[in-house]
Amino acid sequence: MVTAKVWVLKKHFEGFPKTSDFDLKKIELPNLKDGELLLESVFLSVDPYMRPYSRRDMKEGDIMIGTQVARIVESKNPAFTVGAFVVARSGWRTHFISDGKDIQLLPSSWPESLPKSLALGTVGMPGLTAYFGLLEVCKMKPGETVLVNAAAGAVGSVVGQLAKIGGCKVVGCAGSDDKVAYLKKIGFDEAFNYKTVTSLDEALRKASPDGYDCFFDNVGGEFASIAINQMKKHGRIAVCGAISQYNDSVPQKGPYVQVPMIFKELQMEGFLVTRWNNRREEGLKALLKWVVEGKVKCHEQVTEGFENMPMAFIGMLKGENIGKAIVKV
Ligand SMILES: NC(=O)C1=CN([C@@H]2O[C@H](COP(=O)(O)OP(=O)(O)OC[C@H]3O[C@@H](n4cnc5c(N)ncnc54)[C@H](OP(=O)(O)O)[C@@H]3O)[C@@H](O)[C@H]2O)C=CC1
Ligand SMILES: CCCCC/C=C\CC(=O)/C=C/C=C/C=C/[C@@H](O)CCCC(=O)O
Repeated sequence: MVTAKVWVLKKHFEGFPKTSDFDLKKIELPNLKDGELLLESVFLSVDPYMRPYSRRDMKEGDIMIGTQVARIVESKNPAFTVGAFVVARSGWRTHFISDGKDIQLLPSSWPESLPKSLALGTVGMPGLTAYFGLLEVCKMKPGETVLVNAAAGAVGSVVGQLAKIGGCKVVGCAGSDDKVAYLKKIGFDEAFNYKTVTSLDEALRKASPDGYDCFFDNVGGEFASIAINQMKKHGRIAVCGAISQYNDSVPQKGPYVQVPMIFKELQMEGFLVTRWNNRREEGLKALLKWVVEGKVKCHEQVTEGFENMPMAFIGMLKGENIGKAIVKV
């Protein structure tokens, strides 16, 4: 029998999650049945969606939702061999059993030298979010100007680099000077610390006096309300996330955006990356190619130890990560 460690949601979050909202438990896993696999998590992802989704999808006592890169340690399924690595959506667990239907093998072209944890970030869901959000929602064109917030994060850092590959001028903002330095290192044309500028409006105007064709919004809230006024005519806004609101106990009352929407004839579209699940292979193939070619740089914020998952999650929500926040078991 294998003992799995799991993190359960002890208490629904009120405001920012606290370590006391989680409980670490042990589960004895049964022996495998024919067709089943036993897997051990190697890397686990902590993502912003877990905050709003926990309230929507979970009840207290449930195992925290999430994804991982896992290694097959025992197999009674001829389609999967021991030692292979997969991406799974089994939540915050050290070990779990699968019937093979809810896991995806890492691409066969995955270079041995490339960290497999990237399958949770740049060459995974966040990377796909950037890829499809830019191509299918922003519909960026060469020569345009792209704005992205939370730009040093898992999604934002890929948005900026893909926009550069697409021949655009890229402006990014992030919440620390170290993050701003990172943005310039990976090729952003302009970057600033939104926490220290005296005026966000002025900082955005200085970065791009002519305004923005595309706005890839990861943050929402006041930032979005200010940025929308600097969109060019017929600009496009990809509403990817609203992390400025996820931890609010009382919903923010945002200023209205209808006026610029109308007079600038803007397109503003919310999206979920799962919309393109049927094109996942296309996106992963393109992202992996750009990473291998060095055209897309990757950075990971690695927290060591399964016991530190709550801290890694809370740290990511508080902006402590540059690049993709992951936990190494
Ligand atoms: N629609 C979809 O399908 C998907 C949407 N998303 C969304 O994309 C966004 C980015 O996700 P991801 O790249 O994984 O996360 P990140 O790696 O960017 O980490 C979250 C970052 O958000 C920033 N942040 C946190 N709180 C605030 C705040 N109050 N105001 C402004 N910025 C804040 C912090 O960076 P900083 O230092 O810059 O403040 C923090 O590092 C999230 O909103 C997420 O929900 C992600 C994946 C799929
Ligand atoms: C204040 C409300 C905010 C609503 C928008 C919330 C989050 C947007 C976002 O981050 C969406 C992320 C979607 C991620 C999808 C991931 C899947 O690959 C796996 C999700 C886990 C699972 O379904 O088991």
